[in-house]
Amino acid sequence: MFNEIDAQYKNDILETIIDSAYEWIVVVNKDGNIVYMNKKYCEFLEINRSEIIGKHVTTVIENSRMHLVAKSGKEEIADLQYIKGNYMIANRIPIYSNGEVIGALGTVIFRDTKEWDKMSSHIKSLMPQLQTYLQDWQEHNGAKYTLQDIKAVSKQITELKEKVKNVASGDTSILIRGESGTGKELFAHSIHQLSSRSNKPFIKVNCGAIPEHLLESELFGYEEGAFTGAKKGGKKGKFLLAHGGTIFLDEIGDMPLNMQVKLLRVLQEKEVEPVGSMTPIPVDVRVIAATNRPLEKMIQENRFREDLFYRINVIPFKVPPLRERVEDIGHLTEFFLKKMTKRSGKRITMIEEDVLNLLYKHTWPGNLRELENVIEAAIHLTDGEKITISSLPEYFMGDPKLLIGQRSLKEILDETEKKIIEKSLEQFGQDKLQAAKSLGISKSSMYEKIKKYSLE
Ligand SMILES: Nc1ncnc2c1ncn2[C@@H]1O[C@H](COP(=O)(O)OP(=O)(O)OP(=O)(O)O)[C@@H](O)[C@H]1O
Repeated sequence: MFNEIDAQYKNDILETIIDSAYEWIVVVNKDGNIVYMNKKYCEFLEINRSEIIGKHVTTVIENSRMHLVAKSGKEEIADLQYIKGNYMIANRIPIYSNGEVIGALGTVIFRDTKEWDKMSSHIKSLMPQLQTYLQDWQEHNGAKYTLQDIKAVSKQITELKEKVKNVASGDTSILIRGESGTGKELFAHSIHQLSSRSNKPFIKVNCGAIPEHLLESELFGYEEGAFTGAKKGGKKGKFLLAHGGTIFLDEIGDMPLNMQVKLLRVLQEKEVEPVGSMTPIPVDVRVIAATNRPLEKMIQENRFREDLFYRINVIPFKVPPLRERVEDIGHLTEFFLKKMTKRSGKRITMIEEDVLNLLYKHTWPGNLRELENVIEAAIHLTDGEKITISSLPEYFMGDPKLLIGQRSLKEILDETEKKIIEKSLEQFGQDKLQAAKSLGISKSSMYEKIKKYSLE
C-alpha cells in the first residue's frame, strides 16, 4: 500500500515537472504512435490528450519526424520544424532498451509565444535570404560528383579514373571527348573536386543550349546600360563567377565561330571584357571543355577554330561508349537498379538472366543515360520483385535483333507482327478496315490476327 502511494507520489511529481517544463514533450513508440504528450503541448495544439494517445504522430503533429527517429535510432537535434504557422526548434532523441530502439522522445522549445513570435518572424524573414544564398552557392559551386560516383569495372574507365587523379591537380585545360551520355560531365566534376580549386566555384555552361546572341553576355557579363533590357548594375558573366575555380564548357563544339574567337582571347589574355565595357577584368579560371562533335573534321570545314582546339586540348580525355566496355553493363545495371528502387520505394531484387542477355546485346546509342532510362522504365513496369523481359520498355524491345538467341524465328516474327497490328490500329483510331488497307492485307486476315493476338 505504502509502495503504491509512493509510486503515485513519484508519478505526480514527475507529471508536474514534465508538464511545467520549459519544453513541450512527446513520446512515441517504435511504430510512431504517441504514448505520451505533456499538457502544455496538448494545449498549444488545441487537442485533448486522451484522444491522441495511440494515434500515429504524423496525424497529430505537422511535419513530425518522430516516427523516423523511432525507426532509425538516430537523434536529430535543433531541427527547425514548422508547426501551426511557426518555426519551432525540435529535438528528437531515440529511446533505447536492451540495445534496441523502442521509441523516441521529442522536445520542442520556445513555448513562450511572445518571445517565440519575435524569433519566429526573424527566422521567417531570414529564410528566403538563406534559400537564395543556398541556391547561389549550389549554382556557383555546382560540382556534385566525385570519382566514387563513376561506377565501372572496365579497364578503360578504371584507367581514366587514374588519369583524373594525375591531371586534376594542374591548371591545364582539359578536353573531354565522347558520345552523348557516356559520363563526360561526371568526369568534369570529379576533376574539379580533386583539384586545388575544389573549394572554389565550378560553373557549367552549356554552350549549345544558350542562344547565340546571349552567349557573350552569359560568358563575359555586361555593364549597366550595355543594351536595352540590360539589368541595373550590369551582370557578372560565368567566367567571373568561376573566378578561382573551374568553368565547364559543355558542348563546346556547338559554340558559334565568333564566340570561339572571343573565348580564345580570354584564355590567352586571362582577362574578360564584359559587354559594353572597355576595361578588361583579370580572371583566373581553369577550363574543362566537353564535346561529342568531331572537332578535327569541323576544323577542316572551318566550323571550329584550330587555334582554340589546341588551346583547350592540352590534355585529351576520351570516355569510351558503353558498347566498347560491355563488362560495365552488369555492374551499372545493378547500380542503377539499387539507386532507383530506393527512390521509387519498390522492392525489386532480381533481374532475369534473359533480360541481362538482352542488355549485353544492345548497342546503347544513348550510352549510360539510355541504360539508366531503360532500368527506370523497367522498374515502373514491373509488378513483382523481378525484372523480366515484359518489364522492358516497348521501344527497347522494338529492336528485333535483340531477340536472336532468346526466341525462335517464329516467336520473333509473331511478336513483331503483333506490335505492327497494334500500332496500325492505334494509328487509325481502331478502324480495322483502314489499318488492314495500310498494311496491304485483307479485312478477314486483319480480323484473324486481332483474334490470334487477343487485341480486341
Ligand atoms: N560511370 C558512371 N556511373 C554511374 N552513372 C553514370 C556513369 N556515367 C554516366 N552516368 C550517368 O549517366 C547519365 C549521363 O552522364 P553525363 O551527363 O555525365 O553524360 P555526358 O557524356 O556529359 O552526356 P552529354 O554529352 O549528353 O552531355 C547521368 O545521369 C550520369 O549520372
